Amino acid sequence: MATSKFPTQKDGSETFSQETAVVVFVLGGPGSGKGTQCPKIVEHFGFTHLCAGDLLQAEIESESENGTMIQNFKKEGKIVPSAITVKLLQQAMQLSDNKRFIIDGFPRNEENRTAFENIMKIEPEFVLFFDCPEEELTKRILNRNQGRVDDNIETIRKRLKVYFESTLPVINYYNSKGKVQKIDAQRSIDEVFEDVKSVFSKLKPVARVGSMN
Ligand SMILES: Nc1ncnc2c1ncn2[C@@H]1O[C@H](COP(=O)(O)OP(=O)(O)O)[C@@H](O)[C@H]1O
Ligand SMILES: Nc1ccn([C@H]2C[C@H](O)[C@@H](COP(=O)(O)OP(=O)(O)O)O2)c(=O)n1
Ligand SMILES: [Mg+2]
Repeated sequence: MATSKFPTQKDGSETFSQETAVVVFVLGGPGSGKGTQCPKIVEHFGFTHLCAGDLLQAEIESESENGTMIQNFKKEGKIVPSAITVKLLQQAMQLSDNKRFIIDGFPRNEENRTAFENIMKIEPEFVLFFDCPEEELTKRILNRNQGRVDDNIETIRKRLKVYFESTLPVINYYNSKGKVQKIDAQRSIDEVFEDVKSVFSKLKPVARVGSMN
């Protein structure tokens, strides 16, 4: 196992700080292309991709004590309590040798945002925001074909409502701090990635951060 370069808490878990990790949040409506673009960012820029929705799905599949509750939130298009999601993110971050993270689909509401800040003590380097009209989001999700319990018209309506009411305020919050990089996500996958590339190419090489394996 790799030796840790990071400070250790009394309970043995690693701590993170602004000096030891780089975090980029990837936000946008359901279907805006977060999960499509993130693997490309990993490939080109050596980040580790953490998708909050996938971590929650893994909890459902592992039949953990919270699995049924998470599944019900998902079916209803609701946002799972932050204590659960932040803990899953924290565990994944601690297990990763690479300390440069793109965190996809998080923070989805103000509670997610403040819980992460309070627990992890990390501010994102920036927020990548995939801006896409509602009509296109609905069309893409209905065509996604991944057998998801939440990709049906009824749940999509609820998820879009949650996105506009709860996630957009988080994006506006980061925008007011000058941290949002907005991408027009309505174009083709390759065109979107051209813009994504130019955003990440401007990132300063971060010498303070641990090696990327
Ligand atoms: N730029 C794009 N143009 C057309 N379809 C796209 C584009 N980006 C993603 N898709 C498709 O839309 C669906 C939703 O994309 P996904 O990456 O899963 O979005 P998100 O993770 O933001 O919900 C997928 O079927 C994907 O293949
Ligand atoms: N921060 C998060 C992220 C996802 N969830 C739940 C609620 C979301 O509707 C589902 C699916 O999230 P996911 O990011 O996979 O969905 P999209 O890729 O945006 O379509 O998971 C959550 O409760 N909290
Ligand atoms: Mg996704």
